[in-house]
Amino acid sequence: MSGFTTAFIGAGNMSRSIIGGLVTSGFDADSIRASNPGDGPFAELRKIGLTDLAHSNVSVAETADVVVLGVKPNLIREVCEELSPVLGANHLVVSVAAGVAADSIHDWLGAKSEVVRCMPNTPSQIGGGATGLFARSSVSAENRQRAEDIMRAVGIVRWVDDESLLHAVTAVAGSAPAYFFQFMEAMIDEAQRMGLDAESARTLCAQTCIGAGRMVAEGDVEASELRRRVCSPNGTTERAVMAFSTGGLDKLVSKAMQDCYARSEEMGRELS
Ligand SMILES: NC(=O)C1=CN([C@@H]2O[C@H](COP(=O)(O)OP(=O)(O)OC[C@H]3O[C@@H](n4cnc5c(N)ncnc54)[C@H](OP(=O)(O)O)[C@@H]3O)[C@@H](O)[C@H]2O)C=CC1
Ligand SMILES: O=C(O)[C@@H]1CCC=N1
Repeated sequence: MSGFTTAFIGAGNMSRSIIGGLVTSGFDADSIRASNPGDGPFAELRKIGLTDLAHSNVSVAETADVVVLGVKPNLIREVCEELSPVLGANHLVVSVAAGVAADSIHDWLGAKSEVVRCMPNTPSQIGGGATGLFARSSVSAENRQRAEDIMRAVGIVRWVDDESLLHAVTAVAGSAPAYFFQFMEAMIDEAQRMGLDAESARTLCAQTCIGAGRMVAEGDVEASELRRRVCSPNGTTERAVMAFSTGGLDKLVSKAMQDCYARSEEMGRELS
């Protein structure tokens, strides 16, 4: 139960991940609605109990307390201008769009509604999300809490008080599930080339990823020390880790994250 109603504008990957996480965490499916131009995503949403699904953005947004903008960044302006006549000071608008500045969203909405920007990630779908949140200074404590309630229901949250830090959140969390998926794809492929069947390769790799992630998240030992503890002198891990080091893994990770950050800034300049 949330005590407020939430409308998702655009029922794509990110919206469905958050909605799935909300329902699993106990939010009443009747308090959640969604709009989308095509029917495609509606079957999945109906399966988890949503009934208020529409093609009209205005119809789902106008009577909701919280409106989540879940469309692609290049459509945020168009959607804000469409919703502007029906949204007022009593609405909280939460944007998940990469790059698009909170002030621009506020202006496109007619400078009435309160705006929170967040950068979530798709593990929200299973309650494993990691979200950065930024509120414009005019956002009330109640609305900050509502935005946090939504995102906390699907994972962990961190507020940032400088909006530009959302570029860094994008590089380390929003986009980052894809880095781990890419790493896992390579590991699973190689394990099969080494002779393991596909199911074993996938399960062993995924469980190792979960276990390692939990050790960093739940313990008080730094990742570097945890890595050292796996590396026996002249043992197997040392060889593997040496291959990563000589191959320039640190620099590559740094370059990938810098490129991600730069693209987020660039989208902000293009779209805000
Ligand atoms: N995917 C991710 O991991 C993350 C995404 N984000 C942000 O989430 C937002 C959505 O991304 P993502 O979910 O990946 O994209 P998707 O393309 O999966 O979802 C966008 C959805 O919006 C719908 N849509 C298109 N036009 C409109 C419109 N005028 N009104 C309402 N809905 C519309 C699309 O429908 P149709 O397909 O029928 O056109 C689609 O279902 C982006 O702004 C992105 O920056 C943030 C963090 C992580
Ligand atoms: O790739 C993107 O632009 C979006 C934002 C963060 C994750 N996916």
